[in-house]
Amino acid sequence: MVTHLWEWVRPELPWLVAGAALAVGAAALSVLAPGAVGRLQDSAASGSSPVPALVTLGGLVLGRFALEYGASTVITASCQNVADRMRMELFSQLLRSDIAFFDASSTGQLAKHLDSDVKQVRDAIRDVASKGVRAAATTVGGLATLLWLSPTLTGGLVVLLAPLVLAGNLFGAHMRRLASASSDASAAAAGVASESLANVRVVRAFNAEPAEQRRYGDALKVASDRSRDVAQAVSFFAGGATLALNAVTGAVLAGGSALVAAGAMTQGQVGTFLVHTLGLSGSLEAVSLQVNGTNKALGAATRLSNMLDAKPTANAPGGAQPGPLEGDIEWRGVGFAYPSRPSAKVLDDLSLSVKRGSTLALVGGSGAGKSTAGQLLLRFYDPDAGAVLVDGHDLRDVDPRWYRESVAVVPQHPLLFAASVLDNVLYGKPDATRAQVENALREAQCDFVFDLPEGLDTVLSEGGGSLSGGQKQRLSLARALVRDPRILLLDEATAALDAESEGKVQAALERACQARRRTVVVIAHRLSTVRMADSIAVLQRGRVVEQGTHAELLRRGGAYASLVQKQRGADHASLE
Ligand SMILES: Nc1ncnc2c1ncn2[C@@H]1O[C@H](COP(=O)(O)OP(=O)(O)OP(=O)(O)O)[C@@H](O)[C@H]1O
Repeated sequence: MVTHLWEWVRPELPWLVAGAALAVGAAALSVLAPGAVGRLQDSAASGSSPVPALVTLGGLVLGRFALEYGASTVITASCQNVADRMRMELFSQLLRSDIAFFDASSTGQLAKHLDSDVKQVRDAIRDVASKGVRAAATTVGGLATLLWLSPTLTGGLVVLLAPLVLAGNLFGAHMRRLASASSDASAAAAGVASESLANVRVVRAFNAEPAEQRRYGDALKVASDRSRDVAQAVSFFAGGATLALNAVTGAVLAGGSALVAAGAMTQGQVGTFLVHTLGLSGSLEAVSLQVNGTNKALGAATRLSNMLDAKPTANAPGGAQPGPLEGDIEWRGVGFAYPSRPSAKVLDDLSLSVKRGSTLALVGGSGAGKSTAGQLLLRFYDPDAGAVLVDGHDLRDVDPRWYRESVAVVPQHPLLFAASVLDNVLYGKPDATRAQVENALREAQCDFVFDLPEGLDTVLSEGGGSLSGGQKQRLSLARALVRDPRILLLDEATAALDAESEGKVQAALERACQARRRTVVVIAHRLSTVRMADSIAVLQRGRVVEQGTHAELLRRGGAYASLVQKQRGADHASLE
């Protein structure tokens, strides 16, 4: 953790030190100011000119303002740079993380780390460099001045202040607990609101508005109760602090008057002492707040460092780049369980191969492991036993970036970005020309885009919401085709579509499979989509139980034939 913290802070260190020096300068001036006030008082008492003391006081006040302004500007800018550096490093680390990492963490939590944990560390660095340094300097300077003015009065003050500081600290810890509960409760209420709004269609369809209002109302009530607890504690603290301050002022005045009467101090010195005393209680409180804030930030920094230390394995950069990919694929004795459920074996000695330029269909019941075999082909995970090979190379030995350059996937749920049609397709190959994009769109049967109001420049709404399911799917195919991949993985690409859209997408897929010598792996639920495949493999409990062409497998009358039978029955029943 310390290493990461040091790396984030190091480039800004000169600026932070400069800012802290300005803050110490401001603190020194604030320690000197009460002395000038005392001299002003003494000059009034002795009838001498107040001008020199006034000029000194004015200079000190203006100087302190300038130094504080400079310190705050320099430190805030440096801390923002530190936060930006942390966010960029964390974000790129997250993007490179293994897919298994995302199985184990919610994206909401990760976004929270990127936002609030980084903010906490940034604010702590800023506060330590400015307020912390200043408060420490003021405390030391203030105590030294008090001792110099009157060691007797200072001794009495320390005896009086010690229990007050202790009580303040204990109550401060209690207030921080309340504040953290209050921030959790308001985050929970915000979570309820954002979930309801994101799912507004389901809410509307199920007439669930009153239930959602109640849910939000309940969460809000908890949040406002917690926030009231905080407000009450703050008021109590403020009242208690005023009381304590009055007691200290009274004690200093009483002790000071006794010392003036005894001729040990002047009236002005007592005034100076009193101002320093008030400043000292403020800076002591600030120091204790800094210690607590820093502890919280160290917790956040540890969480962030742990994220950075989780090194990817299935996506680790480096490895061989053995010339252009040809597209021979083999799953050789593959055994695999998801890291989040290590006891559930999903693939069990899966052995299967596809020759370059041919089409393999993976079929089988739900949960048989078809998509998992595809995820291993994309090297989202590494197998626990056996190997996945391309052109005879174990995927673990090749550079994942080099490999993915030649692979494309059309997922079951097409994910489009809130960007133009052109940019959505260019996502597949950022350096493609407009003509290449148009070809890919035609190949994927996306002629509808040319009729959109602004053609390829039409901006889609988030998730491609303005298009039909089939249109989104074909656009997603165009994005894959623009790469001209050697290996194309179609993961249930037509599963979510109605018959008409499915027909269009299917036609586009068939063209895409036949065109060029491309290896295609089709994962399919609907068997109508796999008849044309060169080979069909039926998976059951993570292993191949049958393989052959559509006609061969039908003749055999085994698992495939019964799947076809079942689906015909289901289709028939749904038509009746
Ligand atoms: N990310 C994951 N973490 C843990 N288990 C998973 C994960 N993804 C899938 N599984 C489990 O692995 C098994 C195989 O899932 P897979 O998606 O490969 O099956 P499938 O044959 O594609 O099924 P379907 O046709 O229903 O999509 C299932 O039991 C599933 O619950």
